[in-house]
Amino acid sequence: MANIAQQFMLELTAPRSWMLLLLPLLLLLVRCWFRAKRARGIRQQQDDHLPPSPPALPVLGHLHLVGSLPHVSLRSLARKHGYDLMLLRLGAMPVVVVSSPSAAEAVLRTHDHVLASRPYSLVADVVMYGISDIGSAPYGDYWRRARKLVTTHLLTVKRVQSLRHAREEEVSRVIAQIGEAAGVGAAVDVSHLLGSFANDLACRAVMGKSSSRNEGPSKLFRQLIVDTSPLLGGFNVEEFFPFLARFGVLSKVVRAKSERLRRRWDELLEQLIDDHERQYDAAAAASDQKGEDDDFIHVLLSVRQEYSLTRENIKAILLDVFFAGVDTAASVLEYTVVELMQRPRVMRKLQAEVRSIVPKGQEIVSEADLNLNGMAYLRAVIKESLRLRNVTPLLAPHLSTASCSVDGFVIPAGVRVLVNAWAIGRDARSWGEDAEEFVPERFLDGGSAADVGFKGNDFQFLPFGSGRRQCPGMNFGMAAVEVMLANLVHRFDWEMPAGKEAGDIDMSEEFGLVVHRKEKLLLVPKLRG
Ligand code: HEM
Repeated sequence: MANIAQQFMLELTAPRSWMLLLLPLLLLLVRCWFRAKRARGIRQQQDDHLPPSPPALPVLGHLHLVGSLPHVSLRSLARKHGYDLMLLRLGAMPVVVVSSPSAAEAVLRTHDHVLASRPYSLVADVVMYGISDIGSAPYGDYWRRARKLVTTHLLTVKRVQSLRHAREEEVSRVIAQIGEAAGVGAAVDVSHLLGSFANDLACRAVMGKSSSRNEGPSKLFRQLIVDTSPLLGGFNVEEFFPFLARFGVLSKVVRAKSERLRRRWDELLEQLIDDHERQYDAAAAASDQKGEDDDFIHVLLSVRQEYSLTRENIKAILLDVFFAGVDTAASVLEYTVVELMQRPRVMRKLQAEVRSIVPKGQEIVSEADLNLNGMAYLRAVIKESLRLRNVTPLLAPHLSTASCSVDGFVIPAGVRVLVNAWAIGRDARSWGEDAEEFVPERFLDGGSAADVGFKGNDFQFLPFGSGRRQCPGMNFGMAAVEVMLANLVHRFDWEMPAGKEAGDIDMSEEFGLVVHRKEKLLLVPKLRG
């Protein structure tokens, strides 16, 4: 026995035995190494085709690089690394950021069909009746139906024109208020006036003159928009860090807040729809004609069967008018006024154009006045404002539903895509050395951007987006902005409050569904001499 053990030990210590034992181990190691190498190769190959990423931190990814004004920090990041298309990881959430016209064209035109969805939002799920509004609905049958409805019945050129008298009446109300302040030399809160104007106009379009004449619902709508927008435009931390969702604490808080808001919206909308239903039934009994100047609730009731709309769908579509159409128009107007205050030359030139078309003694500039005359400078001023002060700087987030290739890189399915339209609109590569200056002349005949329009065909200028998800309210919004701006500069000269210079106007802004200035704009109107 001892001999056998001795023999065994001898065999083990002999070099030949070691080789015999080590060989399978070595073979195993070599096989593992080859496998790991092949896996690394495949991963590397896939990574090579993903858009490039700046250096990231563990867990946070690039979250710490996105500040309170994401459009500004994302532009700095893209410029610093020279990435027109970049992949960021916000916590665990992959986001592709687009910062050039060619990449924007690939996203919004070439691959529009796979990049036209929206990411899920808990707040929209609750407030927008199970995401049955148009703005946040995922790409699919419901969205297609609802979108077709608004583009063929609610926001058509014809219907926008039919709201002309409503716009002129609302403008007259604002001008009368400013006139009173001018009479006593008082300053007016321009931000408040423009916000109320856009809101009252949306109320007129949605519920008609008789319901909106009563100030109650208008005020309630305004307050509700103010209360809901931060939640709708905000981020849910659990989306960045899915492990937090396991505890569900944050989503419970967000859900509870959203439900409280939804109850308030619901009460208001239910009452309006009930009133309209009664009127609608009475009108339908008398005649079955649909008028071009019907309000939106009437129109929705009249097509509800054709489009298989539930009552919840109707309420969600109405909410879109408020969330997408009020603060956008108000913020565009306010930024335009600020730019004009800071550039007296442009203000004087605009006033001269508007004043030249309106007969002396006529107090209000009508839309007919604007349409009869080209108003080239008015339109150039508004375009320049949409370019330099894009109020929806990252459009609305798009979501890829399949992988596609942009600029030679792969955007995988299920990734959020943000188009930095603000950065693209200020890029010297497209706009020249004065890209950061407010120069409306660039849009006039003979100017460097004379042929550039905002309808989604020029990818260096995307204030309303482009493609399937492009803003369907463009005509509605532009009509309101044009007539209000023309009237503001026609009737009044504007001055800063005593002791202030136009250069003192605080340009700090707040990011959300719509970007807006933080401080209210106080100006002193003077009746034109
Ligand atoms: C000057 C004012 C306006 C601006 C600058 C503006 C801008 C935009 C932008 C950038 C988008 C997102 C496009 C995208 O995701 O690619 C959008 C979407 C939308 N806008 Fe506007 N908008 C304005 C006025 C309006 C008005 C007045 C309405 C309705 C009355 C409206 C209704 C909508 C809707 C429903 C969507 C969602 C479209 C969809 O997801 O299919 N907008 N808008």
